Amino acid sequence: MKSKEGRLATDCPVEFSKLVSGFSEEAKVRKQASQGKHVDPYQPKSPKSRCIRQRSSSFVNGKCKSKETPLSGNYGVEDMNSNVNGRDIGIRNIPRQRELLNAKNGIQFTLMVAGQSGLGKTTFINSLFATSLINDNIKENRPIVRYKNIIEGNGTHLRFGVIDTPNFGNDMDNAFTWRTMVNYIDEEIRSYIFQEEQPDRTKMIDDRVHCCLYFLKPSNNGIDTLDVLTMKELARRVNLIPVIAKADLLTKHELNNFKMEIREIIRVQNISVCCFFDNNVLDATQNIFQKFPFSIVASKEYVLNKKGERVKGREYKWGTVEIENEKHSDFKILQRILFDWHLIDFVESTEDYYEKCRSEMLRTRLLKARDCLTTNTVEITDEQRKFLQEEMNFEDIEENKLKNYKCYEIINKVIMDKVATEWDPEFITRQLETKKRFNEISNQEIRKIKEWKKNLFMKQENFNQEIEDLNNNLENLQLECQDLEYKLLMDKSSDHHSTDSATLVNVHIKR
Ligand SMILES: Nc1nc2c(ncn2[C@@H]2O[C@H](COP(=O)(O)OP(=O)(O)OP(=O)(O)O)[C@@H](O)[C@H]2O)c(=O)[nH]1
Repeated sequence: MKSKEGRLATDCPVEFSKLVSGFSEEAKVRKQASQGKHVDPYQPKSPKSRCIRQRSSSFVNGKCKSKETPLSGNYGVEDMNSNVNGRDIGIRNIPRQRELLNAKNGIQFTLMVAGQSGLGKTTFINSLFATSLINDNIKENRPIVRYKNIIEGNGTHLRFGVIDTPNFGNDMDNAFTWRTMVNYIDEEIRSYIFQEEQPDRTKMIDDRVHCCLYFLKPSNNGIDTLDVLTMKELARRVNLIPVIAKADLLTKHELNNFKMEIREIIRVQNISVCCFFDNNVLDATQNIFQKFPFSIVASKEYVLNKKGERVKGREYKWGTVEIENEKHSDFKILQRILFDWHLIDFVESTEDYYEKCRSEMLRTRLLKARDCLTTNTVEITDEQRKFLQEEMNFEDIEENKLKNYKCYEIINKVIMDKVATEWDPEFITRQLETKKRFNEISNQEIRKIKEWKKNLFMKQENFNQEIEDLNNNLENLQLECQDLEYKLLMDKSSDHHSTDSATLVNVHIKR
């Protein structure tokens, strides 16, 4: 086994050849063939070894499924198969060629371990093989940490990527913590799509996540909303397998109840386990998945079991828990699901999902290019505008054939990354929240202004009223004055009988 730090020959796990059984069987055949021995790979000595080379899903719980395709049978084109120098050639040989090719190229498998902090994700990964894939002495502060390892065994190799999510759920506000993982999964798919468009595809980096183990806290009180929410989002994007972490902390009875509870929650919340597996695989693996959610115990330490054997486990006052003992934990089953029975299914089903994402993405890019004609969200040159207007048929995009590539060029990764940010649920929620807050504040201000205006109108009315009253008073006073003048005039005229009106007015003014 080789980790990213270098080869650790002494650590090479004996289990690996068993784990990647299909590959190792093939490697044996190749080795014998290179030594000049003729081996018919489809006439194996034991029925078990024959099944081993078939699709991983056919090997269920260590038993060979008889309904598998008869690899050594008559394919209806017998005369196209022949034997040259002791080696099979022809159509019958194609599956073997394919397997040889797979064995030669190895396989890329990326596993994400998610779940709240301290549930033993790192310990689990380090228990999988006989070496530490993750350095657990250094605690990372980043939300996503990627580890890459090459695991070699029997002439083939596994490029094993691990995505660790340390400190998950430790924030004060965990409403959108799940977004980091979801964004990572989406971004890896998006990035692979764009890498495929590069002229040199030899240096492509494939970090697409094939499986996600979601660690659940062992508890008697159900599961946290954060876990339900996160599993819901993850299950749409990746083959999700929920596992009960630290199962040794629950009694058998508690564990069974907790398993039933989780199954019910998952059913009600419509969370699919391994959502990309097709029905054939799920039918063939029913008996394994009946055990789900798998309860696991992980440990890096070796302890002595009852038989005095040195095994990985945990020692307690009440006894010893062996992590690979199926009576104590589902660790071994999970390990076989991941690296033996379903390794190929994880990779192939993710490939199918990737294809769907890819075609969806290309469609979106074409529609975005069409939108450039009506909106100004993307800047385009006059030449590009002319091309989109005159050359492209957006009603029937298939009709455009290779011309579509011009649109893909316009709507490049930078623009699609921006679109992804705009579709980000946190961004959308924060945007809605900001809009709501803005509306609240502006409504409050409008209410204040209206109140103020109303008060001003009332004040104005009061002033008007006061002015009117003053005017009335003035008028009344004027009338009174006129009356008084008149009276005075009348009095004077009656007193003196002969008074000049001008003199009288003069007298009145003087008084
Ligand atoms: N009882 C019990 N303890 C475990 C088990 N697996 C891990 N632990 C212990 O739990 C502690 C935390 O383990 P880690 O592997 O660091 O947990 P983690 O999920 O990687 O934690 P973060 O990196 O913070 O997310 C360590 O002390 C482990 O020894 C288990 O199956 N049972």
